[in-house]
Amino acid sequence: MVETKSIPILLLGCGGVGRHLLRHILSCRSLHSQMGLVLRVVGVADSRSLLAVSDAAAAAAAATASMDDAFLAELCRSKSSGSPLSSLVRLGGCQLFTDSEAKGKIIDVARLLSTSTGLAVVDCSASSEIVDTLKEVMSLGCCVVLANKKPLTCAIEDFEKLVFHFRRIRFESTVGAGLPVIASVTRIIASGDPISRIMGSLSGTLGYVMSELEDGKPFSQVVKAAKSLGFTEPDPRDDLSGMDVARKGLILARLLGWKMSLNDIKVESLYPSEFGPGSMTTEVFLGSAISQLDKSIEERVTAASSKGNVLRYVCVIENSRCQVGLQEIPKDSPLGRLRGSDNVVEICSHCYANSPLVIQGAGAGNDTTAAGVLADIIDLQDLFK
Ligand SMILES: NC(=O)C1=CN([C@@H]2O[C@H](COP(=O)(O)OP(=O)(O)OC[C@H]3O[C@@H](n4cnc5c(N)ncnc54)[C@H](OP(=O)(O)O)[C@@H]3O)[C@@H](O)[C@H]2O)C=CC1
Ligand SMILES: N[C@@H](CC=O)C(=O)O
Repeated sequence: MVETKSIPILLLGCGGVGRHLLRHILSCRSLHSQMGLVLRVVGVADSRSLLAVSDAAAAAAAATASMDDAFLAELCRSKSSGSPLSSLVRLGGCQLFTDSEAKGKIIDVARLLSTSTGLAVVDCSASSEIVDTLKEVMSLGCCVVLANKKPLTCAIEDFEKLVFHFRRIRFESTVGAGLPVIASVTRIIASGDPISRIMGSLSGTLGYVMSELEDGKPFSQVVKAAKSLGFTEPDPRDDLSGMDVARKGLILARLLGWKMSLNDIKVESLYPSEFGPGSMTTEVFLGSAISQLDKSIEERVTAASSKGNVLRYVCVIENSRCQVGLQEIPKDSPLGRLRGSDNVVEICSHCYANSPLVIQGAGAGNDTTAAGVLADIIDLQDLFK
């Protein structure tokens, strides 16, 4: 008989990715059971509150308490309709904590479960404020899984503190969504093979936008489509400013051991600063401002096309420098042929000098990203009792 191991999960962020993760957990019950695993969700947080199993002490002792599957499905439906967790009528035997109580409660649960069953804290938010909580739960011995890039791209000291616990942290989905980019880079590094260059198209949103523009569609229309397909960040300006790609570049550069910050990266934005978050809301940007960019972007696409080229938003990490921006690329090249939300990453090292390692595939989307997060959680199974 296969011994069953339980992985308690506390999920921070219940948006597109977080909800898909919960749905994947539910739909994989029988697969995980065959693997001798049961994933127990003991808490879910959104931006306003935390819902956690009522008695974490009992949960720790009994190693059974969790939100039941019917309740998790109901929670996903409610969040999909735009309601906050705090508006749930049925709490499924859980307790609701306000934003101000949430951090303390997360630490309480982490303290209790880390010494008994273990706990995986999964960050599917897009918040930069969570990093202190993550450092604290890691210092208590918990595991951390990230889809959120921000904890790894703020202060270098925070990155080092988190990644220092490399056996207990996974963040594959932060670069390339479900693609094995981080795993490939860390394996090459661990083998002592020096990486000389990483180059590629690391944004599902910008990949999709640039390839759709080739079909003559307006920029504003394809950006809105990318948002509705779940490719963009909560505020698509995070993608259009290049900052989301810069964060991915920074994570890779820091893995190479470079002590860089976001300010060291040369970033090209696709909108002017007067359209930035300090000047207008996302709704105003998408509602009226963005269409003012259609003509200038169309001119750039046409100019590239007249030379047999296409525009691609490219990240280059080489010679201790990282830069991200639009490049004119021959239409008939691996980058030029990229369509939709696909990412492509080319890694050159001593072993991969003449024939670089190339990773390509869907690089954004809630489903793919959540699948990457789930695979990261399963990858940590040996650390649970
Ligand atoms: N979509 C994709 O293709 C990919 C996404 N990612 C990353 O996944 C993360 C989530 O993306 P996505 O699901 O699309 O974003 P959403 O905006 O759909 O969801 C974000 C969730 O985080 C919650 N949240 C915000 N602040 C906090 C906080 N302080 N504590 C707890 N929860 C918080 C939000 O709460 P509320 O519901 O109240 O607003 C929301 O539920 C992002 O960091 C993104 O970069 C990574 C790879 C690919
Ligand atoms: N907004 C991002 C999502 C994944 O990180 C992208 O478009 O690539």
